[in-house]
Order: sequence, then C-alpha cells, then structure tokens
Amino acid sequence: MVEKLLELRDVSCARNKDENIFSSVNFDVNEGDVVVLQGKSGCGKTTLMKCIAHLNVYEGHITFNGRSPKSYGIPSYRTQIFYVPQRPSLLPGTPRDFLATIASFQSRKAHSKTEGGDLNYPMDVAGAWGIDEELWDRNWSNLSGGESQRIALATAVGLNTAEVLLLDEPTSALDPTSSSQVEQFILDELKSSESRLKAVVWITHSEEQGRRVGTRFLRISASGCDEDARMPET
Ligand SMILES: Nc1ncnc2c1ncn2[C@@H]1O[C@H](COP(=O)(O)OP(=O)(O)OP(=O)(O)O)[C@@H](O)[C@H]1O
Repeated sequence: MVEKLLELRDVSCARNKDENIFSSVNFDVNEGDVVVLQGKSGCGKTTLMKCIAHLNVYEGHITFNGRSPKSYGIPSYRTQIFYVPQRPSLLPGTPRDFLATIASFQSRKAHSKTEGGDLNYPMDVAGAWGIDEELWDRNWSNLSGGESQRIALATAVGLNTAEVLLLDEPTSALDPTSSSQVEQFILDELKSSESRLKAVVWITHSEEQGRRVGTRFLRISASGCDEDARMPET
C-alpha cells in the first residue's frame, strides 16, 4: 500500500484580518509523489509551502505520518519536511553555518550517508554541481543566485534527513544544463533505497520542467486547490 506522508485538511492562510490568500486547501502527499504546485503569480504557492514547513501561521490541519508538526518538535519536523527557499541569498551567515545549524537539528534516525554527523556529503553533492568548497564560507549575500540555489539544494538533499522536500522554484537561477543535472539528481534520490527522501513538492513556472518531474499537478487559487491529470498548457 502507498504510504501517506502529508495530509492537508481545510488549510487557509490570512493576508490580513479581512481576507485570506487561500482557503479550503485539501490534499495528501504520498510516497513517490512529485507534486507540482501551479497557479498564477501571487496566488499563494510559496505561502502554502511555508505553511507546510510550519514557517507561516495557518488555520486547518497539517499532519506528517498522522502526527502534528509540533509533536515532532518544530526544528526536527523541519529537517524531515525540508523547505528550500527560492532565494537562499536572503539567509543570514554562511552556507557552512546553515549546514551546521540544520545538522544539529537532524533527527536521531540519521541514515547511513550522514550517520555520525558527516557533513561532507552535501559538499560532495554541491561539488558535483560545480560548487567550489570555498563558497561554503562566503556570506549568502555574496553568492550568485545560482550558487546559493545549488548550495541550499545540496544541503537539503545531502544531509539526508528529509522525507519530503519542498522546493520553491529550485532551479530558477540555473542554466539549462545545471538545471537538468539537479532535476535528475533529485529524481534519482527519490528512487534510491539509500535515501530517506520519499516525496517532493515542487513549485515551477516552467511547463517543461513540470512535465519532466511531476507525477501530480495541483493548481492553487483563492478558493482552494484542484488536481489536474497532467501539466496543463497555459
Ligand atoms: N509577509 C507577507 N505579508 C503580507 N503579504 C504577503 C507576505 N508574503 C506574501 N504576501 C502576499 O501573499 C500573496 C501570496 O504570495 P506568494 O509569494 O505565496 O505567491 P506565489 O504564488 O508564490 O507567487 P509567485 O508565483 O509570484 O512566486 C501575495 O499577494 C503576496 O503579496
């Protein structure tokens, strides 16, 4: 039987006290899913991802393996339901600080690749994507958009704590070759028995990318979300 990972029931998020960005969002994320989130600019895709990661206030219920985020402890929950922001360059400090902070929150059920707090694997992953090790010690604000995206993704994938990755336009700053390298790596991790990764929620404005990676397609609007059988033409 397919394992249900995330369950969203009647999730809504307020823009202000009189208005919601969206309401009545209901869907599940199951093992093996790559859920592509679509919807017009400003409809709330990023906001919804932040609600799932428990980075935004929301109404309704979100559970992971049938339990509330709080029951895991929020830092531990966030290592398992791992949000990769669209612009990591806004993070404070350096990527190495970020890696150390996340690693300190990682669940005790660390998998073989990161057992014993091995922080080299994220650097190896980033290295395979063309990131020199010295970039890990620069401030995020001094990295290019594409460098910071690759480092944030390599951290998320390489720490191997995430069962669900929440990817917010993860390749928007990458050239097509780097972009397809990253896409393929993530899809391979999803299939690998070595990896804890079980599902991905992916925001992209690229129809081609959506078709390449997606197994399910959800459209967000103010009144909720609808599932499409395939990536719709815009
Ligand atoms: N911190 C905030 N305070 C108030 N409004 C916000 C905040 N963050 C986002 N919004 C508003 O919430 C709405 C949804 O924004 P969000 O970034 O989630 O949209 P999106 O669908 O991801 O957009 P895009 O496709 O352009 O990235 C927008 O109208 C935005 O202006």
